[in-house]
Amino acid sequence: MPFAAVLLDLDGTLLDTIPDLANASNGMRLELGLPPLSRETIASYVGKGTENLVLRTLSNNPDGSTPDAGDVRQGLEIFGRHYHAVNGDQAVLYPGVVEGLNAFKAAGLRMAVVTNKPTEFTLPLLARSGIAGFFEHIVCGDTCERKKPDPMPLLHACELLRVDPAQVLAIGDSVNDALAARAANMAVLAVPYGYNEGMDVRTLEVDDIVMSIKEAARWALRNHTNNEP
Ligand SMILES: O=C(O)COP(=O)(O)O
Repeated sequence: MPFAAVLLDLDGTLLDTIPDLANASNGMRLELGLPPLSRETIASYVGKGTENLVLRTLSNNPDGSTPDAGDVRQGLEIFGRHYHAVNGDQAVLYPGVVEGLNAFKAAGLRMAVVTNKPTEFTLPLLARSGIAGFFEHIVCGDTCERKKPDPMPLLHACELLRVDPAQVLAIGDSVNDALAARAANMAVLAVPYGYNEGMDVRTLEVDDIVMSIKEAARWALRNHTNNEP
């Protein structure tokens, strides 16, 4: 069956957001008297939403104490203030993103973003990135009751686009994208340059690993043609 739509993850797939996320996380840590963490460590905490990022960032502390709900609430407030101040400053599109999105568009495939990032950070970031116009819908971490790896946000995007999940290609960088797509019965591709919580993408259960969104578009069109009756 030909693909009708593509659902793209944001952080680690379309945009490298780690410099800004690291600045905001370390800004929060500084205010709380904690030493800064490396970008690599912070990157391994990205993918399951901002609350999880803050929880894991606060859990990495010299006395090994576990933050309670109040600590996380306070951390989220401080992190949010810092992230709003820098969101998009150093974020860059990965090579091949614009070419890939243009190729999908030229082939008549419809596109939506499905991210675990909250709406308040996603919309201004996409607006600054210059690629917002490619997407008919943006499903964020707080749009549905559950986030990826639950299939709910991907299925919600299908409802908004009025497409059958069997005709959808999901593209992401992490286990959250792979598990969500499989549970939604979608084809899924992984890119190897993102975060995947510090794990190798070759461990993911996906249809293929592609080096860029441009290559993902080539893969989709090849499979599109192969599947024509
Ligand atoms: O955890 C995040 O905030 C990033 O989420 P994403 O990889 O689904 O875009």
